[in-house]
Amino acid sequence: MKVEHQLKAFDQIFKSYDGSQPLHRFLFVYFKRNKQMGSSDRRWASRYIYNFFRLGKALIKADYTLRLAVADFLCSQTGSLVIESFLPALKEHVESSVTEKLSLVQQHFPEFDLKDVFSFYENLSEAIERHDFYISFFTQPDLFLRVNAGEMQKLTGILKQEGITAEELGDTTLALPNGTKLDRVLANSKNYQVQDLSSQKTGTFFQPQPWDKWWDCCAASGGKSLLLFDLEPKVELLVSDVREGSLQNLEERFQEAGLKKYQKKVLDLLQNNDPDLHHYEFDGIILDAPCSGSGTWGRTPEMLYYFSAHKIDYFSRLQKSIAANVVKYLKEGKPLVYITCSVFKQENEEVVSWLQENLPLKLEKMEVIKGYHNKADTMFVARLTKL
Ligand SMILES: C[S@@+](CC[C@H](N)C(=O)[O-])C[C@H]1O[C@@H](n2cnc3c(N)ncnc32)[C@H](O)[C@@H]1O
Repeated sequence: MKVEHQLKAFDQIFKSYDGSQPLHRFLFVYFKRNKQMGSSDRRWASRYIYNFFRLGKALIKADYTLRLAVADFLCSQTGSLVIESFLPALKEHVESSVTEKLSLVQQHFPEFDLKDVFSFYENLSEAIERHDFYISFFTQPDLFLRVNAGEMQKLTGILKQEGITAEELGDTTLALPNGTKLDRVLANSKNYQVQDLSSQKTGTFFQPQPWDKWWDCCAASGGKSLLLFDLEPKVELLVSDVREGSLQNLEERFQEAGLKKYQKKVLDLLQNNDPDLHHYEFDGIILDAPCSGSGTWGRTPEMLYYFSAHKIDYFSRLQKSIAANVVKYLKEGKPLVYITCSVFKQENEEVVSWLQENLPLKLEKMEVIKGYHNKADTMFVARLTKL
């Protein structure tokens, strides 16, 4: 295959993608429509376009073929035609560590500024170590499983048989290479949930008691609810979301996990929900809020290129409005667990300050769960008690 051929395919994809939908969904449709592309063409085109976006806005003034080569060099451990053709001096270093490769790139291109990889750096939560966070974009995150108690050995045995390297992180978490085809390998999905490592860690903020009444008010397909049930199977749970479709997925997941006792409601938390909820009082509310998702952009690097900063304000306002609407259904002395998968202070610490200033809530603890050291997402979690 010639480099011109690969570049033409990359160019066509880049020019027809505008960031308005997730890249993986766009590529799925694009490849379906372009049947002339063989599997090797598709593999190379996917690798190039993903790596290209992992560079964010670094070297933005350079020729974009050169940017592609730099991105592919930084993000890959194997050579490619673009590296050979446009960075011949660096090609023998492709297997080096990201740190070594970065320093080579900076020697060759003094205008390369690492912070341009994540151009919204001024909005980052203070706790985030800038350098480590930026370079994490050059590595694809892992796929994480939360494994049911007592099932770890069986699961790792099956994975080993299939030749899949899985790293055990504690008693209930497995890290697998991204792209592992789980449905082919682990047919019985009852024994595990796909859930990012940092998302699993938010569970330590829940602390439910038996017979507590909890509300997962932005439940989507139920990731946090399943975690809550794992921690305390005797909670009485209400799940809600504005999207009915997500709650249907939740029903399927709950059914698979053997969970039958819970209530489900479609609720828009920007509206007055008293007609539905006036008699409810909860011992705990999980608010896994709609957010920029900036802590998960290692999985969707196209956002580094297409996200626009004005959306941060939009999310921050949405988060405050939703919190204000749910807190009235919380019992005094009980926790609101506020979660985002964002790295922006306007969606994290600043929302927590606003909640304390404007609502009867007091901060117990909060944490940025840093996934970038573990090939995982970065999340924020705060536990506030109602006064
Ligand atoms: C971060 S996701 C929740 C993820 C989920 N808790 C999990 O662990 O998989 C945020 C959810 O908030 C919901 N949402 C957004 N705006 C809402 C609103 N006005 N009222 C209720 N839910 C809303 C979205 O539909 C989305 O499912």
